[in-house]
Amino acid sequence: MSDLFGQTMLPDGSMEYFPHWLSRGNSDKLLSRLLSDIAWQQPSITIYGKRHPIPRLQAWMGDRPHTYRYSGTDFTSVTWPDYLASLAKELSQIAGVEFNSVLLNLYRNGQDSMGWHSDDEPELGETPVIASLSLGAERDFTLRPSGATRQAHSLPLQHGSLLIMKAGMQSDWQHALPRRARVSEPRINLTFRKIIAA
Ligand SMILES: O=C(O)CCC(=O)C(=O)O
Ligand SMILES: [Fe+2]
Repeated sequence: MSDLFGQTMLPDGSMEYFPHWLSRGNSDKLLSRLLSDIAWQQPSITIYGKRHPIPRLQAWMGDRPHTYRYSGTDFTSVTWPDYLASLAKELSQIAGVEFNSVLLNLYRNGQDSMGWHSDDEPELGETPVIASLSLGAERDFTLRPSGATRQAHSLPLQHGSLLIMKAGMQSDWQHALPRRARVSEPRINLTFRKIIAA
């Protein structure tokens, strides 16, 4: 199912990329299943005291209800379907971390995006490892060192690819998924995470 070795990205080795982790057929199947199965939502978050709907749709799932606080809002996971539980298990073996939850993002087209951030919430522990699976439209994943104001790297994430963000990634780097006006097709990204119970 997967390439055995990923490509090491970034000089410090804090990311590993598997361009064809899922076959074309399995990627197509998973994409259409998620598009129709998932109860996609567009919550609002608080930025400088003002509520804004996020510029994408999302869903938060896990092996049981986990609460995750993000931009002033609490999200509680719903129990994941069996096929996501199996995917989590397989990815846990590759990443060496027991994932118990997944944040699903749906970028309906190139107008949807995610701003600069690190996934460094306390619920993720000291050195979070995140497995990120991409499906659908190819979109650029951009990186900059924490504290910098300019993009340093851009990596197009293709249909069926897997990106492992390892220890150090969330403390040393920020990442984003910028708008791309010419993209008209949807993209789904699943970020598998390990939430440490409070
Ligand atoms: O869509 C992506 O590839 C990035 C998603 C992401 O950074 C996140 O869910 O924290
Ligand atoms: Fe992220």
